[in-house]
Amino acid sequence: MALPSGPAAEGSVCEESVCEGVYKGVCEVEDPGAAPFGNFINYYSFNPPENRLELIPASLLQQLGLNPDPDPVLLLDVGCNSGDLSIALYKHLLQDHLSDRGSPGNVHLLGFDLDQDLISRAQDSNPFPQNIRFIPLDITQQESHAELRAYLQKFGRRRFHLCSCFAVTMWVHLNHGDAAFLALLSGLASLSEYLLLEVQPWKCYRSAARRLRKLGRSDFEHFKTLQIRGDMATHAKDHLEQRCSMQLAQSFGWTSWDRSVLLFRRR
Ligand SMILES: C[S@@+](CC[C@H](N)C(=O)[O-])C[C@H]1O[C@@H](n2cnc3c(N)ncnc32)[C@H](O)[C@@H]1O
Repeated sequence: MALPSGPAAEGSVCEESVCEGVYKGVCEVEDPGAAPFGNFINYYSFNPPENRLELIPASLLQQLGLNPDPDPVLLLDVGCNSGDLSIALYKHLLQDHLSDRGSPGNVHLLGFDLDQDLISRAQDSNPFPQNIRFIPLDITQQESHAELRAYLQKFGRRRFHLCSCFAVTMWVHLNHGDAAFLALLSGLASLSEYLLLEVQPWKCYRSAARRLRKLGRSDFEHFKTLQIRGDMATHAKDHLEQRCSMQLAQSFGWTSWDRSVLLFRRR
């Protein structure tokens, strides 16, 4: 399946430019330079969960044949920040279940983020602690994969049924380079049957780098030497399809920030 072409080429919003603009007051107090991994403390006040959820069908689990009875369905949310989108996605995908039974039943979500403060906030606001867990984890560290495998083993599974990775790839790429960008995609592919991916476009890399320069900080370590640049969604798709036995199953369209939300499935 080919990627649909985007609605706008330039001039759309990125988390960095919004953070500089609309939330200037907050960011100046909190210092956006202190969020070099995209670990913005007020992310959901400028990019609410609905921006992504409105593209994702509430019946997605059923459409993918993921039925939580009798075996558990396992979801993973990568770089979950303060958990708002993870929880909203969970409720969104389980809305029929919740209204019929009043409980989420056998669907489990694991969310992780490298920022311990954000994870503490996610834990404090978790409405389903029996079913949703938030843990601190840096996906670029080798040990993190062992921890995710250990979680899967408790359920007797080798992979998550559905893994979501929204607006994280750029931060790994800028902070750790090309190899880490590809390793992130390969690692997530090896952990999931289905992968829901929102990749930041290249213009957001430029905004992020500009933001650091304006703050008088040195550039992201890898920005100038990245070889993988340009059409980031196509780079991700090519890697997943050519190297990771994944296949683009569906494009859910474009968010209000002009980012595509893509669903890949294991071949
Ligand atoms: C822009 S926010 C996106 C949050 C959420 N996924 C969403 O789209 O609503 C990026 C998040 O990725 C996290 N992150 C960046 N690099 C990471 C890594 N190596 N391991 C885990 N989380 C990471 C950041 O801490 C931040 O919370």
